[in-house]
Amino acid sequence: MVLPTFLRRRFNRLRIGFFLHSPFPSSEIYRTLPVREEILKALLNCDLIGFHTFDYARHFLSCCSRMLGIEYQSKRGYIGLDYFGRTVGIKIMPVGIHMGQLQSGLRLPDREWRLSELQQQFEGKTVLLGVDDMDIFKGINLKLLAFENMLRTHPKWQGRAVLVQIANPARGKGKDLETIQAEIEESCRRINGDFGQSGYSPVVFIDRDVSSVEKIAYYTIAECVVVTAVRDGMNLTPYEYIVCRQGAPGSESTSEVSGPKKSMLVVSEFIGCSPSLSGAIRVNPWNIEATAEGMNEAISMPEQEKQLRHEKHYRYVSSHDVAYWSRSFTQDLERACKDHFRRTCWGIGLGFGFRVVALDPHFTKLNIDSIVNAYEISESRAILLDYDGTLVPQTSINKPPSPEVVSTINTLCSDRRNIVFLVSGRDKDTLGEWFASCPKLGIAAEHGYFLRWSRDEEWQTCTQALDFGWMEMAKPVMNLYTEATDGSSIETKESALVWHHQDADPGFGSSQAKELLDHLESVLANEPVTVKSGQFIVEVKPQGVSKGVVAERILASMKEGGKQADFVLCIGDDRSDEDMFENIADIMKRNMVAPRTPLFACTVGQKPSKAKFYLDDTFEVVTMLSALADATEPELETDSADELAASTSSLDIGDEQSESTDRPIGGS
Ligand SMILES: O=P(O)(O)OC[C@H]1O[C@H](O[C@H]2O[C@H](CO)[C@@H](O)[C@H](O)[C@H]2O)[C@H](O)[C@@H](O)[C@@H]1O
Repeated sequence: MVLPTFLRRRFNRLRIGFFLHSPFPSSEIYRTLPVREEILKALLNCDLIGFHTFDYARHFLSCCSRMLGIEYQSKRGYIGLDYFGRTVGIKIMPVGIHMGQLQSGLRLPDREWRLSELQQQFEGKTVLLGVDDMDIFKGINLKLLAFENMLRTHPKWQGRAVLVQIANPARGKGKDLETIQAEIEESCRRINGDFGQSGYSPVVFIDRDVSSVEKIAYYTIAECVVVTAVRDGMNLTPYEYIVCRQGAPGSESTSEVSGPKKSMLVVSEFIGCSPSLSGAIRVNPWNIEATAEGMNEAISMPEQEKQLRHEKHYRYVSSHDVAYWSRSFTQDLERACKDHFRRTCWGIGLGFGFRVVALDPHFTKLNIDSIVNAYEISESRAILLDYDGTLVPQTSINKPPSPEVVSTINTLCSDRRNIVFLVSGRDKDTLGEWFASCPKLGIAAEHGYFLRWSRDEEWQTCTQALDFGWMEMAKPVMNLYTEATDGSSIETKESALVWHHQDADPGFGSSQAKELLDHLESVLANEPVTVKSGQFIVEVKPQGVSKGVVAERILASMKEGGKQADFVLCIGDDRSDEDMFENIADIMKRNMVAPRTPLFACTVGQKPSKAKFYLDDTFEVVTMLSALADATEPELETDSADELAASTSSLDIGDEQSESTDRPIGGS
């Protein structure tokens, strides 16, 4: 399950589909794993993840929500997880059997011979059949106990019903297995002792290797197949049984089930094939009485009803064979990749309505020596730093920057060749206060709605957003969700409203966030805003305000001010930073920076991203920045940001600048 991480790291544009053939446990069990996040994140490097049943997919989605805070969307029948700019598809499709293989077995003459022997052996008896591997999950002893119960509560079956249990030899060993084998032996002995008569053994236990041809013969004579596994990814025994009871097409004369075809199934509700077998009698195998009743109901059912159920199952099993499953998965994988590829090439994602740009073919760890080398030989550097999750851990309660961060930033700012900007979603007063001791640091607050080039400069506002009437509409909606969701709160910024649910119950908070997002989108449909979800937040902010826009503006200002960047470092961890990576990649193509400028777009944490590089955590980010600080030449100290702010004073960066009394970004 972690393989996709290694593949994606080496080959970013590889098509990766993953199908889980075993059950995905509920989040209550899954969350006990020490490496739970790593496995989930590794799977999210795939383009498509498949599960046999909706339950398994639901468990996976709920783990992603509870452990990674990622919510799924369902659009036009397709489920997708929006994970750092990519939509990872979720496919629910149970695997099928190989029809051709089984049908050629059904045509073998060898089988006819064994069949007549079995027909003779069980003449006048009603055969219930179990075919399982000998392991602790197959519930073989539960089946024996239920059969015993049926013989006792429905004595009409004594002397008539036989349970043939084929147990494929155990592949594992250990104490648990030995215990279960001893229990099985004891149950067989007791049932045959209590109910057996001369010429009648109610349980026929076969624990040797049974060839597939012989199994086909057993399937053919069985009135009912019983599967009581307590956990099983899919279990194809019922499918094989149905096909064998139908016989090989076109071989009516040799078909051993004379008259109308019929089959009956008693299946555990804990196995993957259960949801697709609507005509089966579904049981909780732990409930011995109910399973016994299920067996009795199955073999007592009117013949016509058995026939109708069989026909329904056969139609499904024969049309949903392994070839169908494989085609369907491959098609969906193609579609998911085409969507990613389309975004990769042209930067427009059609699938779930968001824009993404070039994914570099090689997603690699940012090498400190390489970035230091590039830094040392450059003359005009743009360093754009996100705050939460980049300079301080997302999980940190104490949010102000550490003295190490402040001092590193000050060293970087001291070189006149550097323009260093904090680009954050946080409000300007908090950031201004936290970085009060960094006089030359530029700050873009509230995703760039506010910007100042240095501490002693005035804050400039993005002139595009002037109408904030929408806040009166959004606030009451957010209030409703805050009242109903213990632990949630509203943050009112000057340009945006944020609903936080980090301190709410994770599951409830996420589902409320989803509801709120939809609610706000419909209430604010005609307003000049965007509604986005982020790390435990739902945020409403003005349209046209994004970290991508602000990054573009900073680089444009540098060019206009005669300091065209020849080194760009841009680092961040979340969705809002992906906008920055996207726009910067675009800027490079538009010659807004010097030719052959190295772009170090770097995300924090290994995950699909529009950034080419990653660092694992905030510690590595600070270490890398310290290495750049060490390579900084103090003799070149001067007020570069102030100079630039002055030199770009006439730069027009806001679309509606002329109508605004605000100073445009880049002006001084
Ligand atoms: O752009 P960033 O620097 O990454 O800032 C994004 C958001 O930061 C703040 O929210 C984050 O911290 C909160 C308090 O610890 C936490 O509850 C939330 O889950 C984090 O996303 C800020 O409050 C938001 O307005 C910013 O958008």
